[in-house]
Amino acid sequence: MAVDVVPVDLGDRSYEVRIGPGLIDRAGAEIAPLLKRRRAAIITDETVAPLHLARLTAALQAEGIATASLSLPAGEQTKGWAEFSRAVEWLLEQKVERRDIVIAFGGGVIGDLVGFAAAVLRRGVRFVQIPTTLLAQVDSSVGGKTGINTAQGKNLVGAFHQPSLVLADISVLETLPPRDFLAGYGEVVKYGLLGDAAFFDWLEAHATTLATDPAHRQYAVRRSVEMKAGIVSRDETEEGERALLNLGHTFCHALEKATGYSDRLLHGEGVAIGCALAFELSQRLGLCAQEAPSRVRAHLRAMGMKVDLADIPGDLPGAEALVALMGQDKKVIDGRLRFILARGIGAAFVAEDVPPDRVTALLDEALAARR
Ligand SMILES: O=C(O)C(=O)C[C@@H](O)[C@H](O)[C@H](O)COP(=O)(O)O
Repeated sequence: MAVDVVPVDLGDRSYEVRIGPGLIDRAGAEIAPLLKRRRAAIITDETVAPLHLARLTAALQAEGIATASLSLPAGEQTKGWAEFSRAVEWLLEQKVERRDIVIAFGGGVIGDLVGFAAAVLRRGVRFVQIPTTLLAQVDSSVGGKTGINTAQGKNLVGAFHQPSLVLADISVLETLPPRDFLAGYGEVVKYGLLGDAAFFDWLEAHATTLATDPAHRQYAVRRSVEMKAGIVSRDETEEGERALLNLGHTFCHALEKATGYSDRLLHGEGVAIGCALAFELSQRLGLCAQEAPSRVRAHLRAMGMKVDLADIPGDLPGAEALVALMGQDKKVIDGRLRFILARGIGAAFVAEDVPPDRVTALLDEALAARR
């Protein structure tokens, strides 16, 4: 299969997202033209390292690129101050200079954390994203949002720092555990729901073959990246349209905080639940017909995904506490919550004045279904 190339147009910070099979084994040749000296510092995690790190280092070394690597623990809890500081200190120990390249080799946690480390190291070094999960390939590796979680909430400290290149090797998705694949699928569906009804139709017709058909998988990744690249090129720092990429995330971030960034809820699972809630809220506010939330829920269920708060194991706080957690959302203006709602499938918009009591009522009902 040929490699798809999706440009992210940002003037002198433009870059390409290359999508196709076998890109890790060709990483040396892909990255070499970016290098000012033949060195690369790789940061990965303890799940990815035993599976793929030897292949990546061999591919780089075959082009005469010297490598050093650091493996951090896998999981969302890594995305905090402690491992961030460890990554930055390690990069300094490796004497990574401004003209060098850092490689973020892993899923969304590694991409966000390493991107942020690259953003602040010596006030900014270049980095390459080599995303190894579906979620990272279709979403977090593209667009330059980097950062970490803090005690106050998700992604609250970070920087916009664009990668110099993204290599999405779709072959690695073959070894992705089914739960992680489905979590990533939450972000794929998001693109259809927010702005491309025809893509959602296509997913309804083809999503069950994504796990088995590499051509379908590559198309789903490419279409998602095309949508994200277009939005980011028009609105890099989320002054307007980029907020649409946050569909489902206001609910998701509150739920992730409430579940302690633990295995109880993966980010992409929270996005899927959040999208279902956003469509339900849209219908209740009279913005879209019942058919839209029904289709969203039916499709997510057909894929075997979490859809309801009842699908999250363990205790959850009450509706008011969840709405309070949303107060740290970056879309809040003057203390007022803004949500991404929809007038139908593929027709999302930023809603400024959502009455908090309508959100509380929706969550109350969703929580009651757990009892
Ligand atoms: O790239 C964006 O813009 C997004 O909002 C994509 C999201 O899917 C992603 O999870 C992002 O990191 C969330 O951003 P945040 O600003 O709400 O923390």
